Amino acid sequence: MTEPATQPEPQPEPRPEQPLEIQVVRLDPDLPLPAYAHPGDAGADLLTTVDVTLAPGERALVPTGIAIALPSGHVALVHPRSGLAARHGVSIVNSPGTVDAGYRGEVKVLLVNLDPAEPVELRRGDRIAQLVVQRVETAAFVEVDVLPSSQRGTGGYGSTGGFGRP
Ligand SMILES: O=c1ccn([C@H]2C[C@H](O)[C@@H](COP(=O)(O)OP(=O)(O)OP(=O)(O)O)O2)c(=O)[nH]1
Ligand SMILES: [Mg+2]
Repeated sequence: MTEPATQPEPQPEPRPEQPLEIQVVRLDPDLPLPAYAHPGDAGADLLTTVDVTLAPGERALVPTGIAIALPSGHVALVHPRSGLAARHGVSIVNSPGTVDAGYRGEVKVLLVNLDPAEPVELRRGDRIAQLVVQRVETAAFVEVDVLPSSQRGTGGYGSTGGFGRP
């Protein structure tokens, strides 16, 4: 497979909107704040404050050294990093993790090593996950007897077929 062609970026893109300010306490002042690797990235990288080695199949709740106060109406989702997943089989057990707006504790990442054979060694300061901040609705759950009909109806779990091969 060839890589899709890209054009060189003329200049750093400004983020289109004013960024949302999120208050952060650094519980580990020697490590930097979460940061976006590129302008426009969705996820800001989270670091581990500790060295951790994960054996094949092992999981660990890894501290990131930050506590945040999200504005109400927002959520921060802890997503895996695709590079760690592709190279080392490292993912997140509860992917994506949910950081509630009212949570004031340390943000942690429940990493798992899905590689069948190789342990993975993570070092303090390594980028282990990425935080995606989103607006979120609060639902009011209203009980009814009958739901409005829809084209999909109750079909799910492969009701439209498998891979779509001829
Ligand atoms: O990847 C994660 C997931 C959660 N949390 C923190 C923030 C979140 O607000 C809190 C609770 O998470 P969640 O609601 O997913 O866990 P729970 O098992 O439902 O715990 P609780 O009963 O505390 O809500 O734990 C993290 O730091 N990282
Ligand atoms: Mg919960």
